[in-house]
Formats: sequence, structure tokens, C-alpha cells
Amino acid sequence: MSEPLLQAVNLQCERDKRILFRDLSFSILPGTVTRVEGPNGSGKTTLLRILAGLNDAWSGDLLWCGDSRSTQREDFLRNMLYLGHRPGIKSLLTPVENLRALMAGRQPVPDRVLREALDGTGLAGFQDVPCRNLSAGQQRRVALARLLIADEPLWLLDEVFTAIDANGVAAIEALLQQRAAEGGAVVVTTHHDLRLPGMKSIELGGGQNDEC
Ligand SMILES: Nc1ncnc2c1ncn2[C@@H]1O[C@H](COP(=O)(O)OP(=O)(O)OP(=O)(O)O)[C@@H](O)[C@H]1O
Repeated sequence: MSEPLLQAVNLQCERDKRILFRDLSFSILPGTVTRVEGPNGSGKTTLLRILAGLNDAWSGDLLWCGDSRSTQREDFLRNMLYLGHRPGIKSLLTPVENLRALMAGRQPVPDRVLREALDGTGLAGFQDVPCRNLSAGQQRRVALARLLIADEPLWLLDEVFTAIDANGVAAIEALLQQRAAEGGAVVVTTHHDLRLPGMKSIELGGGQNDEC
């Protein structure tokens, strides 16, 4: 069996003196899609931000490829892609400029590749329009284009289906499955009824916490 990319051991997170989760342990294996589930306020976004290294309000252990994530920080950040529940798009910039900004810190990518990715998310003809003139779904698609040029093995995706139409949802689902088939791992939160073959789940908010 493949080694886990990411392991959480007895994670606990408290916010405003309320325990969001405790004794939460799971492994994220290559070749899997894992959905974080739970009602509003149960801590899905918080957990994803903890996994991405964007929230320090937790205790327990996080391992990256078998070693403490804190000692592997650079390697972890190089191999992880996080998309937050807000599209994170700058309204004055065009989709091409935004996508270039989303690639910051990675190998430079030619404009042609950025434009092809935007085409691939249905934004052909909108690449050079300021994002403030795009719809909510189109702005989300600018951020999603990042997935089409992602080579990071671990994707942490918070509510990426928000504002996306049925065709777009099907395309994202296919992309998640493709990433897993290529040996990557995806952790996703969504209120959309996501059902993928073999999908794992982490249940928050009073349910069982699955050992994946
Ligand atoms: N920065 C913060 N400071 C204090 N409490 C916070 C902070 N961020 C979130 N919380 C609290 O943590 C709890 C979990 O929030 P979180 O956004 O993780 O839930 P969620 O499961 O993603 O919810 P939703 O399904 O509504 O998106 C909420 O009660 C929220 O008020």
C-alpha cells in the first residue's frame, strides 16, 4: 500500500472555548479523493486551513510523507495546492493576470499555458477582461483554472463548487478523479452532493471520524 502523503494524528481545535474537533486522526493517501463533511460551523474550513498550514490554532500532529510537517515545511508547501472558499481574485486584474498571480512562487508558466487553462474552464474570450466585469461563477472559474496547470500532488479545496453551473461541476468532478488516478490526493469540502467512486470521508460535527 502507498505511504500517506499527509497524516493527522489526534488533531484538536478549539475556537472561542468551543471544541470544534478532538482526537481527529486520518491519513490522506495518494490516489484518493477525501471529502470533509459536516454541518455549517462544524469546522470544515478550519480543518482545511490547518492542513494547509494557514491556521495554527490546533494541537496534535501533522505528518507530511511520514515526517513532522513542521520540519518538512518547504517540501510540503511546494507540493500542496490550496484553494480557499473565496475565489481570491483581484477585481482590477484580468483572468490572465490573476492566474499568473495564483502561480506565484512556482516555476514561471508561459502566457500560452495560462490562456489554455482559462479556455479549459470556459473562459475563452474573457481572458483579458477585468475580473470585476465577470460573473461570480466566472470569477470562480479563474481560480479553478489553477487546477489545470497544477502539478502539486496534494490539493486542498474549500467549497470549489460554489457558483459553478452543472457542466462546470461535472468538469471539476472529472478533474478530481483524474488527479487521484494520476496518483495525487484531493481533500475537498463542499455542500454540493459530491459522490465519486471510492471517495473517503472525514466527518465533523458529532459524527464518526473515519480513519481513512
Ligand atoms: N478566525 C476565527 N476566530 C474565531 N472563531 C472562528 C474563526 N474562524 C471560524 N471560527 C469559528 O469556527 C467555527 C467553524 O467555522 P468553519 O468556517 O471552519 O466551519 P465550516 O464547517 O466550514 O462551516 P460552513 O459549512 O458554514 O462553511 C464557527 O463557529 C466559526 O464561528
